[in-house]
Amino acid sequence: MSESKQLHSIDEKLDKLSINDQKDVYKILNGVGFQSLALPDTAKEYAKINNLELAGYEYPSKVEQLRSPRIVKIGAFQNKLPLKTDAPIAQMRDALYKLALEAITMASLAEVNVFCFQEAWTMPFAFCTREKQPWCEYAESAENGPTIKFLQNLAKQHNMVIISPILERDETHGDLIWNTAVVIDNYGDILGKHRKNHIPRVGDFNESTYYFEGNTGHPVFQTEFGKIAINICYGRHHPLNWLMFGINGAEIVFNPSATVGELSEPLWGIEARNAAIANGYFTVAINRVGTEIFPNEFTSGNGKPAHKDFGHFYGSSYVAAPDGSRTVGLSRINSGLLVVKVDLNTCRQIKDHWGFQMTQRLDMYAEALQKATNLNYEPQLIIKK
Ligand SMILES: NC(=O)NCCC(=O)O
Repeated sequence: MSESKQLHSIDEKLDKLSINDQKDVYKILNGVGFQSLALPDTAKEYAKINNLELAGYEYPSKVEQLRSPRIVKIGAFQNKLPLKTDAPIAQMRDALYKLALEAITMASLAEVNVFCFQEAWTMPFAFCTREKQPWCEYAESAENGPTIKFLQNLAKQHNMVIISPILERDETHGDLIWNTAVVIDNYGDILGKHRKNHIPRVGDFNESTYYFEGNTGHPVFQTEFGKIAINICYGRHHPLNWLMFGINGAEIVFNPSATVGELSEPLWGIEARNAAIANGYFTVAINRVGTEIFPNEFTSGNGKPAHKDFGHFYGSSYVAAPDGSRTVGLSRINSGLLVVKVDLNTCRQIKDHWGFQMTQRLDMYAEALQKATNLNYEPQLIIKK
């Protein structure tokens, strides 16, 4: 389907309902937690001038007697490629940096504290092609590559934690490539990095041609704006991946992604939301936007003709709260910023309410899983005699 014929968003369709019906439908679909957040006029004007979408929501906090509120504004940025996929690498980077500068300036005007880009935001999502050149040239050092240097200045300037998912080149260890999210703190220092744990082998997501499963475990980064973690794209299909970030104390888990409609759209609204419920933290699902067309044809191993496009990356970025409420998503077609104000005290309040952590029986599952990974494991299957 051509870009111009793509559905803008489900919410645009729901807007056609009467106000009363809309209220009832949204309550059932999205839960009652989030309300819309008034954003500064300067941010709204900046968005308009730069042709970017901007939406704001807040999860109203409950005041506690002993702890002060810990209010944090989350910024999630989704975007289309500004140039064609085969633009020279330096030009593509410059165009993406210009867009990133606009996004971060807008986020700063909206008083965002923690900002995250989509997966591999510095490049076309070229892994469908299985071609090594020129795409591997986009890989760069997580410690001193051009993107990190560029963002360190911005993080410091805007007092903002920035999460930058890039294609990492580990120049110290064999020039290996990884799919990595770098966390830069609000002083411009690199707090650390996380490498994608689960690599897709589905559809045109031929990422295993380029990099291995990550080796950084499930780090949670303590920042001035809460304990944050990153579960990169395909990791969202793995409940144990989400679980470990929760066990390590995350209060916000970002899910920078690149995924297309035909493959995953019905799953999109469920997985990050379910993770927020099960693990008692906020989740931030961010997806790429647009259709990326590559110079050479590739096949999808499904008997269908070779083609040059990956399908439609459907955006629809959203935030979910530990009570299962979620924000309305950004559109399926535009680049834009979602700003969400939360009180991190909510995590403990909802854990106390539901008791999922208290009842989760980790020891029982640890023992069962240990047995299940044994080659001679016999499934606990009961058969009528
Ligand atoms: N980038 C990536 O891991 N995509 C896989 C497809 C999906 O998980 O929906």
